Amino acid sequence: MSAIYPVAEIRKIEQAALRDLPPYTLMQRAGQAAAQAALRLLPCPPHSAAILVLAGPGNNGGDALEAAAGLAKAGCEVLALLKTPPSQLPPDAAQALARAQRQGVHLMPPEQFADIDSAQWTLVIDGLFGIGLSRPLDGDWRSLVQAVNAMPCPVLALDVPSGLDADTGTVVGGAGGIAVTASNTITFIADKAGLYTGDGPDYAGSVELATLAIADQYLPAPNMWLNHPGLFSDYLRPRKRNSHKGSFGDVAVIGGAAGMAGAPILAARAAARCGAGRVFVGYAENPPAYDQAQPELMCRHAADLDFSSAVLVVGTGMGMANSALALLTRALDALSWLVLDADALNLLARQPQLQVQLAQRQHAVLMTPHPLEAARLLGLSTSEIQADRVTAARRLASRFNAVVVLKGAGSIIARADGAVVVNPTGNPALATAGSGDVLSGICGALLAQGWPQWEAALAAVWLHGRAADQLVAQGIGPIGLTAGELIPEVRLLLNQLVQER
Ligand SMILES: NC(=O)C1=CN([C@@H]2O[C@H](COP(=O)(O)OP(=O)(O)OC[C@H]3O[C@@H](n4cnc5c(N)ncnc54)[C@H](O)[C@@H]3O)[C@@H](O)[C@H]2O)[C@@H](O)CC1
Ligand SMILES: Nc1ncnc2c1ncn2[C@@H]1O[C@H](COP(=O)(O)OP(=O)(O)O)[C@@H](O)[C@H]1O
Ligand SMILES: [K+]
Repeated sequence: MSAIYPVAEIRKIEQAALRDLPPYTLMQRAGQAAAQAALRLLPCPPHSAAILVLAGPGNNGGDALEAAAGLAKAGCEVLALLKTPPSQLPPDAAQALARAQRQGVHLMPPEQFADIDSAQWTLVIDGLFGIGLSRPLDGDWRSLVQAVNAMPCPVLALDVPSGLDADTGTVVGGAGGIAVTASNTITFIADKAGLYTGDGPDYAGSVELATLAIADQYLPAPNMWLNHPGLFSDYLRPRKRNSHKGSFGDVAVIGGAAGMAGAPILAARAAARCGAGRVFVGYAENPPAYDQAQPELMCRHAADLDFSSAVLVVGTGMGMANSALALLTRALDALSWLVLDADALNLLARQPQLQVQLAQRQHAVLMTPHPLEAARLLGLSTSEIQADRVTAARRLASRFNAVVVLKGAGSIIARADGAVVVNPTGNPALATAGSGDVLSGICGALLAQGWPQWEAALAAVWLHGRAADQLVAQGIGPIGLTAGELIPEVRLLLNQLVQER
């Protein structure tokens, strides 16, 4: 399952399911799934493991105590830190505490709370706060999280790393807040966007989903998903034998002002190697005779290109001069599918009348802003964009009636009707000049081959990230991966996906 629900929806699902289930059922399922996940993380047999379980004041703490019971039953030595008086726990959590104690889980005496880092733990379980966190962690909670974050052992967060906003992937309280840095997170019922975007992945580590066997009838139709090839596999079609270069469309990359001539070349090479039939590069000024490394590309002055017969990838290294504005205006007027990137977006941000023209355009538009470009388009700061990436991407998509890829860690792909996909592939190797140009070229190639804009965006973002993940796994990055090196890996992956389908 790839549905993602906002926390408010998860609450409704939980409440609806709980109405039809005996009390305590879901917490038992969550705790048991957590205990199983913990056992898989142990580097030693259970009877040699010393596990610290941090249990907070709410049901997240109850999940932790239920997991503690399961781990003690499996033979682990389990010590639970519970700051809340048992009488103040919610009923399910109180029941979990009783069960944990029956299984031999010890409760840490309060005078030891400040010294939890004096012992060597095999594993720490973070059940301090889940989706009920309502304010930044401070005081003793903050000290506790600081101590956990300094520990060398694996940390398994339950539902959400404590301190992280599960919807946005920001730390509650911003720069002044704190959150548990987990190596692993087991999240319950459904995935949450904040585990995959922004700062979320740095806190959540590797994420596992436990659906708690909630029946489909309790799950509303989602409008958010985690990206995976199943979302675009309909378009991973083998080529007909009876095809020719015209069958796979033309891409024209428009950009390349003085000093930025390489940017459109990267996009164009990506477009060629992801299957576009013919690729043109339209320079704002001074086109090179040809690209030595990829002589298949046709480099021309943009003024000499027919804008209506190709998918246009506009903006890479295009600059902000009047000549660039004229090219963007021409592209918006053309009856072609568009990918708008980089300076096309920066120019748009300054030109309200072009924004209106864009929003009214009949032909598909795919926009690929990074957070600063998104901020310019929405008249916000970059930190305001990053504070809620899903909302920012949705606002752009609806304002411009376009498919929008808000780039960065955990790219968000949004559609004008509010549908959102969060991308889990990719890593900091991509934080290098030109990798966005490569992404726009992949988008252009898929559009030219007839993919609809939504699926083209999903596939391009997934492939781009996955290519970087595979290269890093081979030792090519994260340090020093260059954008051009992504292109052959993306080609390989795309062909593999088509063959496997
Ligand atoms: N109710 C159930 O049966 C289920 C609950 N589940 C678990 O329950 C969690 C949600 O439980 P809750 O709604 O009790 O919420 P939490 O356990 O996340 O936390 C709520 C408690 O924390 C306090 N609190 C919030 N922010 C605080 C802060 N900064 N400093 C100090 N105290 C703070 C609140 O006053 C409240 O007492 C989920 O994340 C999940 O782990 C899952 O097991 C699914 C089933
Ligand atoms: N830390 C990261 N994790 C995942 N993807 C990243 C990360 N940093 C950058 N990226 C991706 O790399 C690309 C960078 O694009 P962009 O910022 O436009 O760079 P450029 O303009 O230099 O080409 C985007 O696709 C973005 O999502
Ligand atoms: K937690």
